Amino acid sequence: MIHTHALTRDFVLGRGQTVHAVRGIGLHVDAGELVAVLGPNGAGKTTTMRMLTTLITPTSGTATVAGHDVVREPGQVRRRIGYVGQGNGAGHAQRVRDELTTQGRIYGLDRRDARRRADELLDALDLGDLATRKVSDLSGGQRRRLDVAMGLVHRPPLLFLDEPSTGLDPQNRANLWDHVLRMRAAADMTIVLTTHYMDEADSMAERVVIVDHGEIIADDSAAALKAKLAGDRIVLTVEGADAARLAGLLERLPGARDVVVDGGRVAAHVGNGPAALPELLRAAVAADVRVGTALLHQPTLDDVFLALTGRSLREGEPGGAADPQDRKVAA
Ligand SMILES: Nc1ncnc2c1ncn2[C@@H]1O[C@H](COP(=O)(O)OP(=O)(O)OP(=O)(O)O)[C@@H](O)[C@H]1O
Repeated sequence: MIHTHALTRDFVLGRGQTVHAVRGIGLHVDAGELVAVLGPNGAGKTTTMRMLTTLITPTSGTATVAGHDVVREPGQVRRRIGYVGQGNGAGHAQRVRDELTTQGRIYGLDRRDARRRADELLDALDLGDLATRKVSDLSGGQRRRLDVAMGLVHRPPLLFLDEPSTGLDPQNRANLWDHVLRMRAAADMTIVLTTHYMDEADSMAERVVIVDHGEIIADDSAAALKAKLAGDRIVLTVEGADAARLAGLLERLPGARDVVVDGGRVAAHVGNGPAALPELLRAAVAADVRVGTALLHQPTLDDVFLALTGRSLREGEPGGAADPQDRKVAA
């Protein structure tokens, strides 16, 4: 459904400055996949999506989307994709049903089909009661659902969502996802989304593509990324003299590595935390080692990003997301 090769986009800022926003991305998405593109501010997620949706042209490299080249056949690509950008696409003064009907007309439906499609989408996205409301009177969550409906009017097999849930509260985020996943199942759609929310990428997407400084630095299922790059970690406290013995027991667990003893605190990475922890506690009881507390830390995608880059994906934290400015170089 999507194939890119060495896809690159530079922005020339003047005064001899160029931003290398996307640096040679190779991305392959099969039909039916739900892929989340995750990365810090300025990583190049939106620029990549804007190239794939034909809104901007690549500086170099190639991209085929839904079977058509984004530069040579942008019209063919547009017919086959839906795009929900970061800003709200709907006009403020329009009424909700009219806005959807107009969108259908723009995509070539006759008046009757456009109305029918608008009603289908109002129903599917729970907007039926709001059909005659002005777009400007909708709440943030309702607006976002309307944006998604607008992107789906022409039944695209491939939907791009650029930060669909940014700014929504947790309940509205969950509600939006509920609708998107239902629409996906009903229409067998391929979905590519960008997000800042690690938990969202983790729970919704079957595949997570991590982008940093305009490059793909990891591409796999969230579970595989966490297992490969971060791993479960067990932390225990114990009576001081028993720490070395407990460390010895920890070392025998499957996949145990990085065993660290610090006073009465013993920590290690293990292969399968939920199975390893009870096994360790049983071994400790058998060896008469008195464990005070036991903690199992299962990694998040932030731990994966930290392992890959030495930085946190969370914004505003010390050592947090990269400053996008650091990619500016003299031309
Ligand atoms: N039109 C533009 N002109 C100049 N620089 C741009 C332009 N669009 C994007 N950039 C720069 O390209 C880099 C990548 O931006 P992009 O919007 O793709 O990042 P992003 O990963 O989507 O970030 P965010 O999560 O903040 O939306 C940034 O340094 C940004 O400032």
